Amino acid sequence: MKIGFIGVGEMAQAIIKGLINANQFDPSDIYVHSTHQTTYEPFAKETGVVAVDSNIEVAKQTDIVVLAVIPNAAVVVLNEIKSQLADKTLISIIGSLSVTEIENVIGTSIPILRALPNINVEGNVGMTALADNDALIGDKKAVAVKTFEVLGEVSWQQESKFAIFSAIAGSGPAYVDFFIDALSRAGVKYGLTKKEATEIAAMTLQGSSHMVLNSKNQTPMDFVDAVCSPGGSTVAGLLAMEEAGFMNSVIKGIDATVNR
Ligand SMILES: NC(=O)C1=CN([C@@H]2O[C@H](COP(=O)(O)OP(=O)(O)OC[C@H]3O[C@@H](n4cnc5c(N)ncnc54)[C@H](O)[C@@H]3O)[C@@H](O)[C@H]2O)C=CC1
Ligand SMILES: O=C(O)[C@@H]1CCC=N1
Repeated sequence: MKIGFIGVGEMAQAIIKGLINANQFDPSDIYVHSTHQTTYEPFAKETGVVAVDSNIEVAKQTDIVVLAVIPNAAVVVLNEIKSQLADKTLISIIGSLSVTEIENVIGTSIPILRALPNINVEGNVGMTALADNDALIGDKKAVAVKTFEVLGEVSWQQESKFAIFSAIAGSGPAYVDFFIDALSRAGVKYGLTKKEATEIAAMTLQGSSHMVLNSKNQTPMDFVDAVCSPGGSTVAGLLAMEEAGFMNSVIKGIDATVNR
């Protein structure tokens, strides 16, 4: 089974690294091409994947074709490769393109999986939304879905929910990492080194995520209450954050992401 990536940018590279980590595909069974040879050739050398000369060659040589280009190039590339897609599975990670839009460009009904992964797939701790068409069945479906299951968690979603999923989970790592950086910068302000402050902040986020995910009936706000000792330092900090508009700034950020 061979898998090919058209577009070898940040997201394709993260997926490929996660697939190799998980031994899901041998690097020699992963084919890549993009417009930027200066990016994909060093990446192919570093990881052992096979760099080929054109998008069409990726589609010809592989069983599963992953469309991972910038959104503006997606329709052009689909038109370019559509004659090579019979008997293949097409996986699209294009944020803004629905399964029906893809089918309309291709013109025939081939198995299609739409995936919205996040960058954390590189460490096999990703969160990926999935949707498919009726032609994706049997072994082809099992293999396509497994491709993302080995990269972390998957969540089947109606396509109408992809925009909000993308804002929280797809863009989310940028927002969470921004928060980690804000916490660690505050640590530096009070004398910690950036390295130790970053580790302390990231570990705290990991611990809180673990507690929320493993709690049977406690909400995040229950944990907030548990930390806020009466008359203590946490409630003072929380109220100062809210005075500066913490919750509102997060919601406004998600609004802007969804509306883009
Ligand atoms: N970066 C992320 O966290 C996520 C990205 N996505 C989606 O993944 C796709 C790629 O995003 P990134 O990797 O962040 O972008 P990127 O800019 O890092 O990579 C885009 C790649 O597409 C290639 N490309 C552009 N036009 C092409 C063409 N005509 N033929 C072949 N290759 C072409 C570029 O050379 C580059 O390798 C986007 O559609 C985005 O919506 C989805 C979820 C998360
Ligand atoms: O910023 C973007 O458009 C893509 C979609 C989700 C994450 N990155």
